[in-house]
Amino acid sequence: MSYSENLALRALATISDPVKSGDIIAAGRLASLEMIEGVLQAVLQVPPADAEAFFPIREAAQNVLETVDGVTKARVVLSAHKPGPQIGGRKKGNPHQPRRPEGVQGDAEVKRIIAISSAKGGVGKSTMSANIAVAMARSGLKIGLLDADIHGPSLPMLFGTRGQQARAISVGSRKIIVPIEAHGVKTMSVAYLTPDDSPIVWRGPLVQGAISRMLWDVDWGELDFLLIDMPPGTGDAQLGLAQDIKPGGAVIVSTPQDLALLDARKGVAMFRKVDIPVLGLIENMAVFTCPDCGGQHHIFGTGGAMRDAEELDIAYLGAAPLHMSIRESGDAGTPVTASQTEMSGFFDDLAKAVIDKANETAQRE
Ligand SMILES: Nc1ncnc2c1ncn2[C@@H]1O[C@H](COP(=O)(O)OP(=O)(O)OP(=O)(O)O)[C@@H](O)[C@H]1O
Repeated sequence: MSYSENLALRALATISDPVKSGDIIAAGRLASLEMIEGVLQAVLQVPPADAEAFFPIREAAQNVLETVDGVTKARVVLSAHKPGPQIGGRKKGNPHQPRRPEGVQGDAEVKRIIAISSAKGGVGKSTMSANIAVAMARSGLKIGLLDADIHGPSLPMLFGTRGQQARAISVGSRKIIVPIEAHGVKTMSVAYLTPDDSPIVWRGPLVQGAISRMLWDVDWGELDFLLIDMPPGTGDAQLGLAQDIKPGGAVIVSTPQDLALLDARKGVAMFRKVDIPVLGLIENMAVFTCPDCGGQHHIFGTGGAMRDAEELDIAYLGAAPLHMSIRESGDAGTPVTASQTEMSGFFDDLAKAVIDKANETAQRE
């Protein structure tokens, strides 16, 4: 018997939402519902901060779906994604912005550039970038971090530099921007160049031009690594940006569920298309340890990232747990790595894995 989507939706609507009033359908949690090879697959979109509350909801949803006529097996996954903003596509055939404007000193003192990317928004790419940057700086390296997410710059919040404006200094006939140093990292964000928190409405070429300027017209000085927190997505705009920046390697951040990993594959394909080596995959929100019972919960699924990294022939760089302190410290402007708590150890390991892989790749190239 074929199944009816209406009946499945009605079944899901019998489950109350643990955060908003009403049921999970009314609360807009259902991101997709699809019958794939005889298994009814549903994706529920949940806020990362409340993910734990949805753990029993996943099970309940799976159970009610399996009572629907025509459904023999159901699979429900939780997703922490939010739709990623598009930074405006380039029209086919448009020339790229020049990689480095004439006369600009460029990256002579920047040893390696690493792009940190994710196919979807909200998977924790900026949180990972900030913590890895601080962990690298703590290990004695000279580190810069450029927030290339022009429509949703989160770096100032993560580093506690909100409201600060970058100074421009004159060098000969041109002006260069002085990055803002925080937690041992030289940081640069478009938010430092715009007064107040006004929304940024630049599109396409303007966006790319602004990012190029932030990259080349900033007085980075001597850096061992410059990390670029890329805008989420794998569209033309991100591809163009990757070509512009031409990093020495790219790191893909993903959450464990299959949906995110499917997208992570698109990220790997994008970088490969423009010959940028993929250094590896970081799995964020991999496991949640219940503070009350100590039990470990794989809220967003388990095992997929490592398997996918293997299949894609890229390194599995490591995992960061889903932990309240990671979000709290990000909101407070002190990356958890800077606070030297038990959590900082995860980022020290991740940073080391990224450094080793980047050095190894650079030697091979
Ligand atoms: N491991 C984690 N544990 C707890 N909270 C996390 C973790 N990683 C990220 N978060 C939280 O998830 C939210 C999204 O993270 P973040 O802004 O880093 O994602 P993003 O992928 O950069 O998003 P976007 O680029 O779409 O803005 C933030 O509130 C952040 O504090």
